[in-house]
Amino acid sequence: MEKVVAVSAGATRPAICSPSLAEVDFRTSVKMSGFFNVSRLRSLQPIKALEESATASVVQESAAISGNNLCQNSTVAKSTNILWHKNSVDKRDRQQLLQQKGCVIWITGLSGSGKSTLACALSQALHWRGKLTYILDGDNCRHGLNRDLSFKAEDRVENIRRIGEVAKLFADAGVICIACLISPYRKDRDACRSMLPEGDFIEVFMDVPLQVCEARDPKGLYKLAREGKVLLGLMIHMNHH
Ligand SMILES: Nc1ncnc2c1ncn2[C@@H]1O[C@H](COP(=O)(O)OS(=O)(=O)O)[C@@H](OP(=O)(O)O)[C@H]1O
Ligand SMILES: Nc1ncnc2c1ncn2[C@@H]1O[C@H](COP(=O)(O)OP(=O)(O)O)[C@@H](O)[C@H]1O
Repeated sequence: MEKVVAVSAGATRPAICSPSLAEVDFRTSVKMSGFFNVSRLRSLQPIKALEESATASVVQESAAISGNNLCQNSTVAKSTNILWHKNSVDKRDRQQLLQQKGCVIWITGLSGSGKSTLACALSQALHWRGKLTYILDGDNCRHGLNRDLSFKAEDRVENIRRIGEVAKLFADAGVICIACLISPYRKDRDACRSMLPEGDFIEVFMDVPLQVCEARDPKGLYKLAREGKVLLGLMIHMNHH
């Protein structure tokens, strides 16, 4: 039995219940965000990065973005002139404005397992409930952000890392970010999870057998792989981590 979410294709669109951005009282939100609070504005001073040897870990820096652990360092190798700019409007303010919690829903699975289909269904269902989502689809990102990357193992690692970083920014913006990419290696997914505060990275594995994916083969990729025209091993090597 395939573990996927069933959605009704013919559902009508209900009204969005939570307030739209236009309905939010601008003055209230400005007050909430503390735009005119001079003491908070002081925090906009750039913070100088420390020498590599004296820095915190990348994880700490990532956590700083999400407001979890305000860290003032950068770990960029040997850089002493990379500054971290704090903003007086933080993730909590944005979440309050949007009335939702920013997070990453990471859908992983074989090609043809239904990742994109599930991502779209989820995005639509949440949108109808007035929640702001954004899909980072592996395929789509390879048209732009990751157009320079191939399907070699090391390029997949970089593909996943970049999408993880972008997903983290979306979550920090208060958006429910749905990332759907093969992401076969557990290590890489764990690295993306560690960029976010505990509980903000929700991993969904499309537990669909290879035979089913191969029978679907909507892009003819498995056929090409069997013919040796694309790297079969790299498409199916994930007896999924
Ligand atoms: N080896 C190989 N050769 C050619 N094309 C391939 C290969 N592997 C994957 N694909 C296709 O690329 C789509 C995106 O892959 P991903 O970015 O999700 O892969 S990964 O996370 O980097 O492993 C992926 O999208 P989905 O089919 O939606 O999974 C495939 O269509
Ligand atoms: N739950 C499902 N049951 C049957 N077919 C599905 C299901 N989910 C997706 N599909 C079909 O499987 C194919 C691959 O789906 P897709 O979402 O593109 O997978 P992926 O993004 O993992 O490559 C598509 O033709 C899609 O219509």
